[in-house]
Amino acid sequence: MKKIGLTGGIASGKSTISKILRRLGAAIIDADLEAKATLKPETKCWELLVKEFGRGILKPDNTIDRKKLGNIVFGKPEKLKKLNEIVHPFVKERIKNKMAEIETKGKHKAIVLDAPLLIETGFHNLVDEVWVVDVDRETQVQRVMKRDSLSREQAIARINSQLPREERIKYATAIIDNMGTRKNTREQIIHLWKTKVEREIN
Ligand SMILES: CC(C)(COP(=O)(O)OP(=O)(O)OC[C@H]1O[C@@H](n2cnc3c(N)ncnc32)[C@H](O)[C@@H]1O)[C@@H](O)C(=O)NCCC(=O)NCCS
Ligand SMILES: Nc1ncnc2c1ncn2[C@@H]1O[C@H](COP(=O)(O)OP(=O)(O)OP(=O)(O)O)[C@@H](O)[C@H]1O
Repeated sequence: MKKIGLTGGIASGKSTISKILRRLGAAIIDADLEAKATLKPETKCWELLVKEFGRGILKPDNTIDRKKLGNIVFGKPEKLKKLNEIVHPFVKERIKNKMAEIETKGKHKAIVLDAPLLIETGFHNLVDEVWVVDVDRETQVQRVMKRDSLSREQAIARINSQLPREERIKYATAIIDNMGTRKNTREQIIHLWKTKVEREIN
């Protein structure tokens, strides 16, 4: 079963594209969701985070206040590095288990790993293909601000916490231009699916 890493910076359009790929027959693993699951109260990862960042990151019900933690780490490379070192090994374990499960079931045509930090985390070593969703910086800033209700400054802090566009593209086995209409993007995905997934199955 072909494994595709789908990456791109924040708000580049990965979730939108994952939905299209799901309809075409792919199983989707969403790294953001897996990361959220590792943060659940009383898990090993949760314990390590509380130890590192203090109980101030907790809500009264002991769940991690994601907004607070985000404000602590984005824009501060040392703190972000600490967070990544704690969370990513747990996320990787979950992803590997999910991949194995999907392969065993054998119901899908491909596995798509939707991961904003595919390259930064080294998760690209878990997949056969790297599809990069590409948007220019201003489009990205505008989409982050709108979707996440963030200020321009907050949006830029997040974008700058990730690999620069030109670096990410170096790893691509396919580039998806998501600066145009949704229809245009869908056509690119269908073409990639036909040439890179179905051609191999048939
Ligand atoms: C810092 C946290 C609590 C902020 O939570 P919040 O709900 O505001 O954001 P959310 O998780 O929905 O992420 C939104 C986007 O931010 C970007 N982002 C998230 N984590 C990181 C990171 N460590 N470095 C750079 N960008 C990141 C991604 O593009 C992501 O799609 C959260 O992002 C987190 O736990 N991050 C660490 C886990 C991680 O690296 N996840 C990315 C997938 S491996
Ligand atoms: N071609 C497009 N034209 C206009 N808006 C788009 C297009 N593609 C996606 N969007 C919008 O841009 C925003 C970001 O898209 P999406 O949530 O799919 O990105 P993402 O890469 O999954 O983001 P993240 O990893 O940060 O969660 C959404 O509000 C989405 O509706």
